Amino acid sequence: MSATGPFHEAEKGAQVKLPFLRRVNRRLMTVLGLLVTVMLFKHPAALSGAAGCFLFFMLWSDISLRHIVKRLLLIVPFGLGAVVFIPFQGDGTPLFELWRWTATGEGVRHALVILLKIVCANLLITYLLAVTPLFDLIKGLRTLGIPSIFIEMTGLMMRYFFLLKDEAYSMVKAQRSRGMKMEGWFWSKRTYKRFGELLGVLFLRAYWRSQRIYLSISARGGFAGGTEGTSASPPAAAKCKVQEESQMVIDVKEITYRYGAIEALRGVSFGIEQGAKTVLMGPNGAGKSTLISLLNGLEQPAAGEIHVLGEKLTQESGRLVRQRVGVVYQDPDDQIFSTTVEEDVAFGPRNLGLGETDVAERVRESLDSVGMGELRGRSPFELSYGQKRRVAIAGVLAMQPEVIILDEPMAFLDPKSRDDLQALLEKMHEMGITLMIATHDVDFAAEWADQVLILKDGRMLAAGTTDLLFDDGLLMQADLHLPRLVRPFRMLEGTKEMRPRTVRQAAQYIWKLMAARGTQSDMQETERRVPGKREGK
Ligand SMILES: Nc1ncnc2c1ncn2[C@@H]1O[C@H](COP(=O)(O)OP(=O)(O)OP(=O)(O)O)[C@@H](O)[C@H]1O
Repeated sequence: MSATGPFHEAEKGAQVKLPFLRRVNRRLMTVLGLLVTVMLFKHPAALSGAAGCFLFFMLWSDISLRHIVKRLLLIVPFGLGAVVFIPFQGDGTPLFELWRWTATGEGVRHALVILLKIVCANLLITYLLAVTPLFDLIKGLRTLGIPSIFIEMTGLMMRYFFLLKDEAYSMVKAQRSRGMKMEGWFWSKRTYKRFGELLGVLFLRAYWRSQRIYLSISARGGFAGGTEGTSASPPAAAKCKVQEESQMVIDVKEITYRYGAIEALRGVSFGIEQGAKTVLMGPNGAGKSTLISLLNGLEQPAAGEIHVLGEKLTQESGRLVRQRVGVVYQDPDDQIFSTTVEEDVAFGPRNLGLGETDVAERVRESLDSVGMGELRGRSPFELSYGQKRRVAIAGVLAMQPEVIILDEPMAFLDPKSRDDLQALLEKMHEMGITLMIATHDVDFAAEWADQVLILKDGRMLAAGTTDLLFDDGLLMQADLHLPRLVRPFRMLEGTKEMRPRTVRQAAQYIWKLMAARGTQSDMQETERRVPGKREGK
């Protein structure tokens, strides 16, 4: 289960016939109109009738009943929670008693009306999302003059509900596998207590995840982050700055960052040149992810400065810089939010204001370069983890950024996918993209990188070439280990200076050693067989 996107309505079960109204704006207006009308109804029978009509229409549109019920279950429990006390408030005809409280007929009717309105609104929104791709929806709402703050809030609320569902599902699964019993209606006191704790954690987790998705949508120009009508490519002036002033695409000076009392980064400085392949290493908690957030302009340093592509990173410049510096997060579910692979990759280029032909071209190129061209029509939430990661990379590639930062891209990938990803990184490098990768994988770092940054406890422990990865003392300090390919050479005599970075280099060293030993043993053999040779006999 991995459907984590905010608007993943076109998952299984939501594949529909052509929508009743082809034009998105008309469809939006109709749904909004119906929503307002329904809110004006005051009679339970009228609202039940409206709900029945919406349900019938949705089933007729081929939206599966299972999908509709799933969406209703997402919101109706909250609605029930909100109306449960209404029957016991105010005066009216007594209907029944619960303990010492009296429910009135008017109160029950009032609660029912609110609940039915929630159901109707939920049905209408479920329909709208099932037939309208995310980009069209946001664009439609914008052209209708809906303020972007409202769009953002609605998007966030919906995303939050879907995330709650997904997070709850995976947490309950994990707890059950650890022996928590939740069968039947009556649980043990301990289960209730644990359940309460889980609810708290659930809201926090969903909050953090929805925040990451929100940032990822705005980094690709979504919500108010679009550059529509401003420029379809990075500002030429800014581009020149990098070329004229220096070749540093990232220039970090003495930055400090704190999470409350925790100092996650302390006086970190480094520079990354254009076209470099840099790895950012360090033990857990060293500050790698924090540094990436800062480089992406998602957080501001408490002290120090960051220049990216010649632009000083501030809250204001962050938005534009994010479109030129793509970040691929560790978890692809933080990044994917559209209903199909194609739609997801097209999201960024469309927000750049490109025409549909150019968008299609970028989508095709990006998907082909990550080997996902054939799965373009699939829902990204039905893909494997490795495939999702490729979609996330394609989404970033389609923005044609000058720099791409990847957080632990190799994590959870099978060996074949790792090889494929490494080949893709090479391809991206050949395309002229500056790459920076946060990783714990020393073998990959030694083979792939040309620059290494090592963080520990928020400080820059060392920065330099991959030679750093062969320094035993430094590696011990950084809780890293020697690349595997080098280890056998450290065990043999006279080979300590051999530092193979690739399997090919290791094979060449071994070949040289064999050849040298061969020459030596040939000489010894000759001496043994021809004993008088040395004496010149
Ligand atoms: N949201 C947060 N609130 C408080 N402290 C945080 C938060 N996120 C990170 N930290 C702290 O900041 C420090 C750096 O964390 P960060 O996630 O940047 O490390 P990392 O190098 O990416 O670790 P890992 O390799 O485990 O992903 C750690 O001490 C961590 O506990």
